[in-house]
Amino acid sequence: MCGIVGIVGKSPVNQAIYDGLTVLQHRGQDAAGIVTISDNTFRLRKANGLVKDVFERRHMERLSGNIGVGHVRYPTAGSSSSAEAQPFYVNSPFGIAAAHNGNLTNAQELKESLFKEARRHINTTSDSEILLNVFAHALTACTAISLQPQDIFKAVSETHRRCRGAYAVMSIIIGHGLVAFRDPYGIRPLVLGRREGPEGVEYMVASESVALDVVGFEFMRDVAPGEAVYITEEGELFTQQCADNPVHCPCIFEYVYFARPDSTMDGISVYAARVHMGRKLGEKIKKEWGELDIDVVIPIPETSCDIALEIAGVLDLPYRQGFVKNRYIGRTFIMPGQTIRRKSVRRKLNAINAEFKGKNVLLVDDSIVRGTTSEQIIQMARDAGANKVYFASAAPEIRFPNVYGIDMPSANELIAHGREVDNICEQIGADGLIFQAIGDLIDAVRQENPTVQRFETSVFDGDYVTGDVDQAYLDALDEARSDTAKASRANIEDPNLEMHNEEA
Ligand SMILES: O=P(O)(O)OC[C@H]1O[C@H](OP(=O)(O)OP(=O)(O)O)[C@H](O)[C@@H]1O
Ligand SMILES: NC(=O)CC[C@H](N)C(=O)O
Ligand SMILES: [Mg+2]
Repeated sequence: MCGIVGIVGKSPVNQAIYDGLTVLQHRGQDAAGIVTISDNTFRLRKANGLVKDVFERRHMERLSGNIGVGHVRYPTAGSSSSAEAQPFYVNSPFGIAAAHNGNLTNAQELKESLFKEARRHINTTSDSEILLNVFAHALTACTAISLQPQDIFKAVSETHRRCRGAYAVMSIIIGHGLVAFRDPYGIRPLVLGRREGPEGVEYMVASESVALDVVGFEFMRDVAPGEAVYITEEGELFTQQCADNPVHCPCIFEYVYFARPDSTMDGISVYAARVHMGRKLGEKIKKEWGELDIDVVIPIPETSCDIALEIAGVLDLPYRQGFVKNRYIGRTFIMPGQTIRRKSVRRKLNAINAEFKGKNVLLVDDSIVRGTTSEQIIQMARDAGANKVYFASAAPEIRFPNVYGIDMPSANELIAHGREVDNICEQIGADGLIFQAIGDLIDAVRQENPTVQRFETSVFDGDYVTGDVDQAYLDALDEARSDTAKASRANIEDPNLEMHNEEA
């Protein structure tokens, strides 16, 4: 997942974009970037690392201008090179920079057609550079010296016609303004906010509402699936539905794991959705494990805390924070390789022995993906003196790769792939294991917004909403992006010359 932020303000936006990115850091820890427009020129700083490390004072001073876009990256395509950090830039037409959250499923085909039809060269292996070029090429259809809102909306429609997969996009065009749009399924989130200042109205678009909150913008609404928002440099807002057949299918994993609990996306409070997940799972545990001798419910920090508290309530058991999280270690699941993920769990979480000694504990996590966390944490609970260790997952078994912006490219790396519950339980070393039922997960999330007809649930059921993902695609993805493939490539790949950037 990645996080994106864009602002059209009446005064410099660099600090506000930076602040917005810091609260979207949980969506991507690999790289960060900001681009602004000042004196009809792009100012860009992007590099690998966390927001606090990428932007030094000297960079911030140079990111001048009242309009800009920022990005935090969690790679799902291409490489982890700093040359693939975002935003990307193309010089024609007008000069466009863009940031993308999501993943294209027809990137290769687009790359070839861009070359054949438009002689456009893609210099990296990033799907986001391709997406930007598709949009830029679509804009060239308008030959006027200045674009009208309708020209921009036409280009977004054309982008929708060509691109498959998931994309929430934010771009700024020199001499024009900011254009944000969401794929016709609305797989990735995008919210719009406004702020009334002494010099007029300012607008902000972001992946999650928490970014609006911290920067002091008021939430207006979600950008609709397929819709485009155009805010001119002068601050005039235009919006239009640009997809022929938008179908709202937000990614359910945003609510399980990715998004911050204090965000509301697509009319759904992430916190409330997690509480409902806890209630549903608590009821399932009560029904199926009624006779079980559990003494205490313990969350695996951080994402599962709200879920575990609700489960404890349903089961009428004490809730204890038996693990302490090292706040200086980031999220482990979105780290780039299995070795670093494995090491980080132990560095990140430590047990309080008194909460485990001689007790039968129920550990709760939001999800079990590769099993990296659960396997180690169960051992830690035993080492801390637990008698029996039961485990509950607020998401169902994850058995299928993700192709829409979550880096789960290989079914073979998923612990639930080809395994039933008993077998997974054995693998992670638990005395009992229970998963949320898919129907209960959907009900828990939909409870907050019953108008959502369908969620993107492919990691649980293998049903890919865009309809273009077949076994051959998944095999190619596995071959290109599995942990083994990434590790072997790391030894032979030269780092890109990073033509975008000044010296560090
Ligand atoms: O089965 P796995 O492959 O280990 O993946 C699942 C785990 O990874 C995530 O935690 P993470 O540490 O990323 O973030 P958190 O602190 O927000 O829970 C998630 O919350 C689970 O704990
Ligand atoms: N997680 C994402 O949204 C990734 C965006 C894009 N596919 C990249 O790899 O940079
Ligand atoms: Mg976790």
